[in-house]
Amino acid sequence: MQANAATGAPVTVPDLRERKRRGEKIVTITCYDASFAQRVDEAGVDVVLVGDSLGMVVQGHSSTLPVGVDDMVYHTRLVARGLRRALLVADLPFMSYRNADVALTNSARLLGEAGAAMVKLEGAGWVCEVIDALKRHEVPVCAHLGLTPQSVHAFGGYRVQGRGDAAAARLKADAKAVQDAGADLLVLECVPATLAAEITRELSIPTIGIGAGVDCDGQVLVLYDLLGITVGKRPRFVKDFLHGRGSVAAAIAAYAEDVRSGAFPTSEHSY
Ligand SMILES: Nc1nc(=O)c2c([nH]1)NC[C@@H]1CN(c3ccc(C(=O)N[C@@H](CCC(=O)O)C(=O)O)cc3)CN21
Ligand SMILES: CC(C)C(=O)C(=O)O
Ligand SMILES: [Mg+2]
Repeated sequence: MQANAATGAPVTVPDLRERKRRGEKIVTITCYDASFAQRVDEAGVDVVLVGDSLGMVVQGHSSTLPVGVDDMVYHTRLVARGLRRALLVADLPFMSYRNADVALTNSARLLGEAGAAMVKLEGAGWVCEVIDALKRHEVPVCAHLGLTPQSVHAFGGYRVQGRGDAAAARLKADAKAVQDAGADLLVLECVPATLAAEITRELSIPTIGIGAGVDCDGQVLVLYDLLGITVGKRPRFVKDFLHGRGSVAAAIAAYAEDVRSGAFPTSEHSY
């Protein structure tokens, strides 16, 4: 049994560490509005992420870069109204954490005005100083490494990261650095499954994978992808959980169950 699943008590940051220790998977879904938030919460999903992916799936942009802090505050408020139990995480959008002061100002809005319990930001290196500043001001932080979509222009496209010995070693060092800086959680996106498994083993904080194999401590998918309405080319890690099922609620429940049992992702959804 998952902690709090029976009682309906809210999921906390310490609960997530406890899940890792017990080997219980952390089920995460992105969400952008109150109605879906209610369905996701009722399915017993642990973490709800208001992702800057909303720039693509809600706003129709071709990257996450046009998303602003006002957009994130707005959607986070909508989602917060639909949740009772899940932990609410909000992405800090492109350039909104370019230094510690700006990150503190924008995180204050996401936690104070919008109701998030944690912020997420992409990268390591200089980002570690920002993580440290947020932590010193009691803001829980989720780090995000691997394919960090805000770096799409620097990467030259949405490509798997951490392939090859040098890149793998860099990613491992980055993962340790964000943990040491104070991150509470780490999203690993589009990295080889073997590398994500090693990082997961070496870190004390939980890892949440998307295209990072089944051995992460949890999984995340974009809500619209698991409902089968991906626009354009479908990335390898996406599975349509609505296919063959009669309702949105059933699709979300099936995703949660398959993450908890380790049935999702398979090697077919991994790199
Ligand atoms: N609907 C949606 N789902 C997402 O997961 C998502 C978004 N939008 N928008 C923001 C980012 C962008 N993401 C992406 C987008 C494309 C690939 C992709 O096409 N990956 C290739 C990898 C090819 C390779 O390097 O081998 C793939 O075929 O899976 C991956 C992640 C993840 N995020
Ligand atoms: C895919 C997840 C990890 C994300 O950052 C987003 O939805 O913006
Ligand atoms: Mg994001």
